[in-house]
Amino acid sequence: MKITVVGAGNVGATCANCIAQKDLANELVLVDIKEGLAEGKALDMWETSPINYYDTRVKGVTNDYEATAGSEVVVITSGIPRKPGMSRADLIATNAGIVKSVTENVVKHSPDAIIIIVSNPLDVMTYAAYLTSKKASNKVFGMAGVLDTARYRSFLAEALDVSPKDIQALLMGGHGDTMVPLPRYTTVSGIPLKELIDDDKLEAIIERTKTGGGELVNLMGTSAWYAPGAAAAQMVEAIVRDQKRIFPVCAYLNGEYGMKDIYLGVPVKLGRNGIEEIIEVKLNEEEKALLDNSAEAVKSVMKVLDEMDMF
Ligand SMILES: NC(=O)c1ccc[n+]([C@@H]2O[C@H](COP(=O)([O-])OP(=O)(O)OC[C@H]3O[C@@H](n4cnc5c(N)ncnc54)[C@H](O)[C@@H]3O)[C@@H](O)[C@H]2O)c1
Ligand SMILES: O=C(O)C[C@H](O)C(=O)O
Repeated sequence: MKITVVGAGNVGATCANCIAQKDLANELVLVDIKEGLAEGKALDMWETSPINYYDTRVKGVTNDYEATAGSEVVVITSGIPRKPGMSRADLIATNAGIVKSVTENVVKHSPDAIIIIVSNPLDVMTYAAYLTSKKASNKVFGMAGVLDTARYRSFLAEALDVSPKDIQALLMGGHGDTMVPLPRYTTVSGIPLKELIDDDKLEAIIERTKTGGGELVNLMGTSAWYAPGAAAAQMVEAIVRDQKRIFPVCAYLNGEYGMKDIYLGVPVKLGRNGIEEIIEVKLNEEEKALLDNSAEAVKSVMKVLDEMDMF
């Protein structure tokens, strides 16, 4: 098993470190355009192997895609992060070109790889990678829902004073402030959430989840990396271990949820073949309206991508 992570910045390095600590690969290649960065971080990571007890050989390279050849899973995190005052959509002008050129290099050297996009604006960058790669859509998808549900679950655990392990939740839609946490599909060890929390508290948690990325950007001056890196690594684990995990993933819709030709967060089964199934849960009128609204927000960013005329 060979895995590549492109982008050795905050998210890419954290993701690679999680993959190594889970011992998911024989070989893990970290790539960055910045001379020496990936080499340095990979070496530093490999020096933790005797402490963290893993065998995954971590190697870093500067823009050398031959070193990534034959990767089975590739995570793309390259691209600029936002600063306070910016929206994720503001990153499109820079990140579309980065995602396009990186995807071309990845596909050239690892034509069979499953590709997970992390770069923002997530739903549209995933669409850009899909168009560039010309691969089947079950092999090209994006990471957002695992992160967004983790935020939602962690806030709920804190509010209820229970273990985050016991919170199961679903969240759908685009990776932006219109995302749709779904309390009706949230339980605490099987107990419907609404039996345990009052409406005001829940509403505040939903709003905090929707702007969870921005909360961290305002605190740190750049965007988050621990939870995003861990979330992408959890998706890699589901694939390489063929776990058939059910995760919210940014997936290509071809009629599911009444939508076509759009990447949007929906629950899927993730295994060795990538997205093995898109699960269509029943949504009530209010939930479907929120999902449609989120899809409209993604479409408005897709329009910007269209106007760039690069794909
Ligand atoms: N999907 C999500 O939930 C999620 C979560 C967090 C961050 N992100 C996004 O992930 C991206 C990375 O965030 P970060 O905090 O790691 O940023 P960062 O600046 O720390 O790292 C980005 C890295 O990409 C590298 N890079 C730029 N162009 C490249 C290229 N052509 N080839 C290879 N490497 C290249 C840079 O040198 C840098 O090291 C951002 O777009 C951010 O918005 C998405
Ligand atoms: O908020 C961001 O810009 C980064 C990422 O999408 C996140 O949700 O942490």
